[in-house]
Amino acid sequence: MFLSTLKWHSNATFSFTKRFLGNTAGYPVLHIPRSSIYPLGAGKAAKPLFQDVTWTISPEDAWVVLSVGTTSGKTNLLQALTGHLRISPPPPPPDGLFPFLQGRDPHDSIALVSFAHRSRAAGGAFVDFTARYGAVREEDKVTLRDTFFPETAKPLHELAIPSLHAHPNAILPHEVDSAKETSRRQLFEELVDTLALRQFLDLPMIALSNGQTRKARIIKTLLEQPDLLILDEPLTGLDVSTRSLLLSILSSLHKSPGRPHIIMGMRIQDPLPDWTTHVAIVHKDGTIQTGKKEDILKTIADHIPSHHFEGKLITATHPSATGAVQEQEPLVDLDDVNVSYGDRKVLKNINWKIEKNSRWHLLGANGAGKTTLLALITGEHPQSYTNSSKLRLFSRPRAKWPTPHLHARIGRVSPELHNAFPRRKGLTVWDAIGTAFDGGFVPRGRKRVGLSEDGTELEEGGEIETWRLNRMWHVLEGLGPTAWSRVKDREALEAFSKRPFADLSHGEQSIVLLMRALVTQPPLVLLDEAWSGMDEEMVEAARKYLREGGGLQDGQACVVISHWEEEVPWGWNDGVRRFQLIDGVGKELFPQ
Ligand SMILES: Nc1ncnc2c1ncn2[C@@H]1O[C@H](COP(=O)(O)OP(=O)(O)OP(=O)(O)O)[C@@H](O)[C@H]1O
Repeated sequence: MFLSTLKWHSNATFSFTKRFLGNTAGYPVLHIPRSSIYPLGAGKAAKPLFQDVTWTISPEDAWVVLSVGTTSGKTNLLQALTGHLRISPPPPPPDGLFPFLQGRDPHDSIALVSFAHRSRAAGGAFVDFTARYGAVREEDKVTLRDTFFPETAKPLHELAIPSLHAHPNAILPHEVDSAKETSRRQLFEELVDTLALRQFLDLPMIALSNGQTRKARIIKTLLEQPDLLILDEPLTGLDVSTRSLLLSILSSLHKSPGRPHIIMGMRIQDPLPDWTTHVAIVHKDGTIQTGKKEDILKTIADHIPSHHFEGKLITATHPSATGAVQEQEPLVDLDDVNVSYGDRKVLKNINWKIEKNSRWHLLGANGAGKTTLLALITGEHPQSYTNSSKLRLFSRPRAKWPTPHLHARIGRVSPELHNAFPRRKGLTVWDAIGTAFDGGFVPRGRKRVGLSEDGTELEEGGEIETWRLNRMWHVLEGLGPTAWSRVKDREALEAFSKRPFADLSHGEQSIVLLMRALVTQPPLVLLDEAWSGMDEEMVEAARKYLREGGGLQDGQACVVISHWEEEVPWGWNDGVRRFQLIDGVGKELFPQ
């Protein structure tokens, strides 16, 4: 791996330098003299999102943008750089916002990679994310190559190669910019191998794992060979080795002579790449602090996590290590379970039991099969039926469960659910959480905490309604802004519960969906990338609530999927167990 990374570096540097030797050295990359930044279309009296911003980026700098006390600040600031917000007064001509471009069109020269969630504009309907597991529909057949790299498609037949018919001296259209195309193609081949995507190029998009899709989007942007590359949380959803590969690729780009300039948005809890020279901090009050890395980090030392997590302490003796017998029937029991698509086996002879009260960390590289495994347990995967006799869920074979009844026993968060959750106008935070009681996505009932089992209104003030309302406030108090911001009063919590879900930042939406997963106190909680977009305070609040704040009650089991060890609320000391998938093969890991 290391050798191939080095090899890639030298080639990549070569490929990129050819293109990036523009003669604009010395001009600042970015220059905001002193301006405020507003939403597009905001009137003159509007309050700016960012006030009195002074920010200059020199060509040799490597900048990282962080937010403190706000999850949307960093993303908004990066959006401002790509023309999605109004900068007033605008940086003066002729140099403008990006002096180094010297008149070149920013649209052709600047690329943003962001994994932001669906906006309200994307519509209010629920998107059926389980389509991925069923028969692939005609409209879903489009492959990864078709979507991102259509120019790399191989001709179906050699007669389809135009040069075989053309006059030997004719200049063919595809040769016009062939040097550029050759370097682009070379870069494509290198990136696809380095990020291990080659075998997925001709699979339908819908069959790709989250991490695989993200890698493809990053490659596509690198192939555009922008002069300025802006990445917002590019490490989200990537496994540990892919994260370090991507950072090596970016470091190599940064160091190469005719490089693209890079600005990267990161979470405050993430380690900064060592080649970072400068940091911009977006504060909650809309001020932005910029400067050299060392100087800025000193000023926000209080916000930087001390990496105090117990995940790596190895002193506990886990019951399974001492051979203690689990007497109760497990909530989930997989006995030699397999999943394949044609010849492709993605889960191989999986044996796994999830007992009551257990805490699991499910680990595995991108594409290892984690989401597929969870889709079997939630009954969403059609092959959960073919495996039915080997897949016991809540003491019955899978086929004995109508899927909605299974869902009522499982609280979950996943990137697919996050992405698919409706952003309907008028759907408040309270509504979004309350939909959990019916297991659907439409708020129901007078108090928006669902209906009774027979579909009628709950008895007003009755036991069930009272319990549900209490649960709503429990999750709101445990995970709402009073747990992760300085605001501590009940009024602020009530105001939060009334906010439109679609208007929340990505991290706030994540924490609301976590409340939704926990509010019904289901026997099994599946948290797949639940911390996505959350800032350090939110992650800490969520960890605390799950560990000791009553987020999980006696009897409930919880499985966490995260590529970040420190996000898992429990360490070995707390009895967490680890189940690892490697290329579809699963095994439990024990402390060493
Ligand atoms: N319909 C399908 N056809 C073929 N292969 C598929 C299909 N659905 C999933 N796969 C493959 O199954 C493998 C496991 O995917 P899965 O989403 O479970 O991975 P994951 O471990 O959750 O990855 P990530 O960490 O990136 O989310 C992937 O290699 C994926 O390409």
